[in-house]
Amino acid sequence: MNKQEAQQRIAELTDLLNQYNYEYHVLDNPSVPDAEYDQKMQEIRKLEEQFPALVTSESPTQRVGGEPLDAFQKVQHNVPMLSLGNAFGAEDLRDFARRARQGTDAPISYVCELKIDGLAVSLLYENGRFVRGATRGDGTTGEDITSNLRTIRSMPLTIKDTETIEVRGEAFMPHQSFLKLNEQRENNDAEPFANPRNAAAGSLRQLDPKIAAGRNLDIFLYGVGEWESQTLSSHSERLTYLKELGFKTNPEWKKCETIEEVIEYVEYWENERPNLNYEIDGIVVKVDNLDQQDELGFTAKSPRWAIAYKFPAEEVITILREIELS
Ligand SMILES: NC(=O)c1cnc(OC2CCCC2)nc1N
Repeated sequence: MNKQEAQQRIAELTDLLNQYNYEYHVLDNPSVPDAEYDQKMQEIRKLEEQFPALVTSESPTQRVGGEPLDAFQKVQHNVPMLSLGNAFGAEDLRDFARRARQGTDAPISYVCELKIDGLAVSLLYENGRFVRGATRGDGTTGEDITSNLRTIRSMPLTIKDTETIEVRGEAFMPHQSFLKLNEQRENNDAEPFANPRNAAAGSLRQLDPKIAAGRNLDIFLYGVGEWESQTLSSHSERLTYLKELGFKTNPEWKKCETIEEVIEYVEYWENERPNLNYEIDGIVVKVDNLDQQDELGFTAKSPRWAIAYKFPAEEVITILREIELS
């Protein structure tokens, strides 16, 4: 095979492997057996060995980078990554809705999302390629963890939108990965992680991407920072668009027309929470309309158009359940 044919075949294999990866890690619904995926990965690795000049950073073979970093570079968030105010009960949510109603005339719809208990991260795409990943840090300055975020199989290395778009979400460690990792650590006399959030944070702070790659991290995307053409008018449309672009969005989000509906959603998930295979520490409630979000603006450090309803810490529930059962 000559270089021209190799380039053609590498492009075909890249599209195929990206599709297989998407089906497996985002849709959780593979269309081919693992052996087929492995065979195609083997074929593209061989072609890239024969023709090193044809390797691109978007190739599926480049997801796990090379050398460990010496340190993480700093990243400035042009659009700050804000923290959320908290609500601890239904009345707090009603107060939140009352305050929101004072800030805008039109009727308000809300979007409720599970509050994933992981690490807030920012993914920057330019010309349809993943170019930079960063931690939230203090909201304006984070750390460049691009090489570690690339190893998360459910995040796409390329998207069909060629505009500059900064997507935000939560990187996390699913329960199964957490249990397996702690088992390994105890077998190696290493300190187990206290909870999946610490395990995810510890994994993304590794300077060697090969270590992060072995931690089976995952990610749910839930927002947009910088975006060349902000053409959508609501948060719910953004979630739908992110999914269309191939990002993994949490399937449990719900648009609610009243704060009473929000309270029902919160109560449902307070019970349903133990059946999830990842940690959540509450529910995030957002005003859906983006113009209303702009009207409501921010306090010193949090949006007035969003609030985090916090569940009591898991351990407390376990103890309470034991008391109930005893
Ligand atoms: N942990 C989560 O799942 C989560 C966190 N934050 C947000 O949105 C915030 C971001 C800035 C204003 C609203 N949504 C989420 N789903």
